[in-house]
Amino acid sequence: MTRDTYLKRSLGTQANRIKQSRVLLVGAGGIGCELLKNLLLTGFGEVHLIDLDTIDLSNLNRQFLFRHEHIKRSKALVAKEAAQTFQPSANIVAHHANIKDSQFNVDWFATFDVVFNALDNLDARRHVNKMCLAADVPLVESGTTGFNGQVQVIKKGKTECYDCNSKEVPKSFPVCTIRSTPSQPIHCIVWAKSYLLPELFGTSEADAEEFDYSADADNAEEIENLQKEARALKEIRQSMGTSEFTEKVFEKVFREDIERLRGMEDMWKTRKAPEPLDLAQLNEALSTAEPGISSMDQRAWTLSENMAVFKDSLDRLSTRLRTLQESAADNSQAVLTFDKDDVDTLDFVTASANLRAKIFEIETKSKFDTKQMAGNIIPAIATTNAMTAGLCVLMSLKVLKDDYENAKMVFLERSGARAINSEKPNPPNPNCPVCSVTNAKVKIDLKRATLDDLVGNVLRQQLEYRGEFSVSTTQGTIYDPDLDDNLPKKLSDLGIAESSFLTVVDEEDEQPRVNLQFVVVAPAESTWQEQPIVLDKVPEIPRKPKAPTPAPESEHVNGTASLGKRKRDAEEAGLDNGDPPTKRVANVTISDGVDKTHPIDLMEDEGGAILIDD
Ligand SMILES: Nc1ncnc2c1ncn2[C@@H]1O[C@H](COP(=O)(O)OP(=O)(O)OP(=O)(O)O)[C@@H](O)[C@H]1O
Ligand SMILES: [Zn+2]
Repeated sequence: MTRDTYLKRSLGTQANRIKQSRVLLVGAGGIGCELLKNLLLTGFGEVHLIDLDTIDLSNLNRQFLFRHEHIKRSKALVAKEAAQTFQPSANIVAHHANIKDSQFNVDWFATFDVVFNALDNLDARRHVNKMCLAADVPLVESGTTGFNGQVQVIKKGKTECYDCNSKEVPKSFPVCTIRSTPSQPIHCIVWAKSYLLPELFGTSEADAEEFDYSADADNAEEIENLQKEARALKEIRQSMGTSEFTEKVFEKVFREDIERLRGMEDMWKTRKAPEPLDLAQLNEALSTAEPGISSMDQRAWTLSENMAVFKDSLDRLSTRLRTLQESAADNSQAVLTFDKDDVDTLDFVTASANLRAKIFEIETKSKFDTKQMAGNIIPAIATTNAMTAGLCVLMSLKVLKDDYENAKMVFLERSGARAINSEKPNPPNPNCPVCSVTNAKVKIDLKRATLDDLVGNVLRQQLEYRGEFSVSTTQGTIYDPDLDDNLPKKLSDLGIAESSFLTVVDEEDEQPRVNLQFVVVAPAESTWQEQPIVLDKVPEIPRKPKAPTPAPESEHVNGTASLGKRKRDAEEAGLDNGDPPTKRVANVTISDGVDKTHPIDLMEDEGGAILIDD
């Protein structure tokens, strides 16, 4: 019996197709490592793997292809090396690069049978979604947070895309909560990380995205005061490197600012007023702090221990910033930013947040907890990643059979009646700005082509746009009826390059055409003699539907399943769910140490066996 005997039995006639497939895996992190292993063990013959990052100590607990000696090496290259040892015959191609690089253009995407996303950020996911739609390649999108996981198949024209629904934006806090009236540990942590640290060692608070001024619009006086505080702190920054620096910072943020706040009596009618800290008293108690306290990250530190770490980390950061400033050509570029894996910034944020928490009588947090909270980390769980990666492969088998009806959205969760829930894929949202568009490829000679070539020759003449329309890039609008100054400019001067997207919006009131999305192909050394802009082929651009048809109701909101209605019964178990009739081909008993009295039924439909019902 060979290693893949059972594999061949379960995959049936699909095994060959899988072996000949060429797939792309984007991300070699938590899901990516599991998925690479699964793809190879399922027999996928050619896997291209891309990741921009290097291996970090904190990856090792779940990214099982990596070992301690691989730290700082490329994730993609090490993953390839490790996986190749257990599947030497597979063709694995690794790229240590960003998937957004222009070399990975739409033609390159189009060479794959399936693309798998195993990413950790919205921006890269959106990019791959767009590229796969433009190249008309199916995408298996996946993600996990803690115990929750999700897998979704995306195919142009058949299912909804990643951008058919709006995505939740990261949580922000009103600035007054953070700066004046904190009531939870997270408020103190955000204050230390997004205000105090950047104000002392980085760029100004105006750039900190965790502050939201909009909710405080009525509070102009308080905002003005806060801005004054920030200016005062900038002055203190000048004394960095002198013996008074620590004292000045402490006195400013833990005494003076708090005394000023206490003075605003209206604020404390319904809340307990904050109590400033006393520097002299704390300095006296310093000797009671245990040495090496910073490495004790599991318990909340005492007040004097926080003071000790505050002083020490402030010194470490000051020294680092000064060294950086000395070697940087431009002083403004020498900044220190928060990184949960940078022990100096984490110590500083933990200690400062806890000192502030004492002032407001808020619970203090351990360094370990602070790291999770400040890094917006929900712990990654290896089992969730493994299950999700397994489901990705099962869905890709449907994709290879062109069976999009059954390429379901799958949700993993811990609470609720079932760990795995699924629902039929939703059709594309007709109003989606990303997928309900006509895609077309346009070849541009960037040395010559002007916006007028595009607007006049291609859009008006060739594609017969008669009325009003606009043209935009991901950076903004470059042409509309009131913005024609750009017409003589070269497209390259308007930021257009290889793999740029250009969106043409028909602004007519009466039955406008759907948006037209061009993806740019721009050979670096162009030698062609024809027009500077050439359409790959003339696209057919349908008119928009009259009234938007609402997308069918989904039981899932933001990826969380509502389980109320879901009861598992024989029908749902796949035996009579409208699937094409299945043909039983084998009644196999697995003999290797498995209970012989319970044979496993394998069922095969036309394209291959189905081992697990979905
Ligand atoms: N634009 C991109 N191009 C290529 N790879 C990317 C891109 N954006 C993110 N990635 C990769 O996707 C992977 C996502 O994996 P995962 O969610 O496990 O994150 P991680 O960085 O390994 O772990 P953690 O964030 O928990 O420390 C990472 O390895 C990351 O480098
Ligand atoms: Zn869409």
